[in-house]
Amino acid sequence: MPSRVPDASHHKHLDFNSVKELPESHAWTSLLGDYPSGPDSCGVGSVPIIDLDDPNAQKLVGHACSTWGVFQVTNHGVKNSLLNSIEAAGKSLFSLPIQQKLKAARSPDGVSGYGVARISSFFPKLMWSEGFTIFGSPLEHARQLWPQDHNQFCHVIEEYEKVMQQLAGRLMWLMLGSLGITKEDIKWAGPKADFKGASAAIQLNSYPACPDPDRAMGLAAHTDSTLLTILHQNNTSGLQVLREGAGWVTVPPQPGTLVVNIGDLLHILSNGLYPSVLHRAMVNRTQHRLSIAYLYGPPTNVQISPLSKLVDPSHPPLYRPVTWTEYLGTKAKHFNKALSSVRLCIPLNGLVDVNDHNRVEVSWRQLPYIKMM
Ligand SMILES: C=C1C[C@]23C[C@@]1(O)CC[C@H]2[C@@]12CCC[C@@](C)(C(=O)O1)[C@H]2[C@@H]3C(=O)O
Ligand SMILES: O=C(O)CCC(=O)C(=O)O
Ligand SMILES: [Fe+2]
Repeated sequence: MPSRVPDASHHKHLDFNSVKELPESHAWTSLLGDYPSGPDSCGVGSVPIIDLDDPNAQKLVGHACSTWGVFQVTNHGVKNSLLNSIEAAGKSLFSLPIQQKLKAARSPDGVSGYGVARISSFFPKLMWSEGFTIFGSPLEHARQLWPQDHNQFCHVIEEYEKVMQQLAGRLMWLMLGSLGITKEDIKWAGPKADFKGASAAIQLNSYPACPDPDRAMGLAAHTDSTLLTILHQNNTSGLQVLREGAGWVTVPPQPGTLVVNIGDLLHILSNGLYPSVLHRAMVNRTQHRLSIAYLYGPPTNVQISPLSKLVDPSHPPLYRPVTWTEYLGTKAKHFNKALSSVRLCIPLNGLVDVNDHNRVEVSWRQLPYIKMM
């Protein structure tokens, strides 16, 4: 029997270190049935890698956003030493005894803290991972985790947030600039257009080595609710993105390279020109995988809607205005149908959001746009 944590209210929490066999609760039967597995190197290409010092970076970013919804960046200005430090902070957290980690457990209606993937409730099986979310100050939880010495952890998180905020702002302008959007078009970017009022969460993800990786799921397929997400993964692969017509494509870790993916709010802001990408994390038989996601969004109460420059009579707004706070609530309720739930009309080609399994089929094609009820 796998060793579950004795506290009944935390029945979902597994002590991964003591498990020798995949428990039924974590055995996913139809892992490969959802979409075909991508032929990683057979014609579909791989996720673009963009050098941010390249004079063509804006164009390359725009192309990657409209075709893949994800890309990797080099020369991003984040020091390797900081990436190593945040990785070490994550390792130190997840290697604490489970009872200690549970002292910083995420409360049922809370955002921050330790716990299983919050999307678990949408699936019949549990995921082979544990996570720690930081939204706001990590101080209280860090004190519970390391009563003697929480400063080191808090210091690294603070530094990481500062550096990532800058990089996220820079990426936003590369992405938006490529659509012809200028600083005057986004008032909430602030007087210096540096997105200082933006909000963000840090998600530390741990995927322990798994005795039966072909039947386990690290983090099930989802899109992020963000404008964009910047991901650092350790040297173990596991991240896959869904590419139309190609299936799941692995994003191999490259030292010092960060993965950037489009989230649902940028999908909305760009009126569907930059699609949020469906992605998931697989697990490994022998190696522990760690990833750190910087989930970047607008100020929580700003209404996000398709930018007026991207709207005209033949390109009506595809989504209604929504704040990040409201959208996170919608996501928590409707998960992968959240984007469709704020949709106003369906485009000519009949294709709606890629992550919506209830998508409307091509018989609706005759009309240029169909208003949703
Ligand atoms: C700001 C947030 C985005 C997120 C929910 C959260 O409140 C904090 C964690 C984020 C995360 C990370 C893993 C995947 C995801 C879908 C999840 O369940 O928690 C995202 C959420 C999101 O982007 O919707
Ligand atoms: O671990 C990964 O590679 C993906 C993590 C992720 O998708 C997330 O935290 O939103
Ligand atoms: Fe994600």
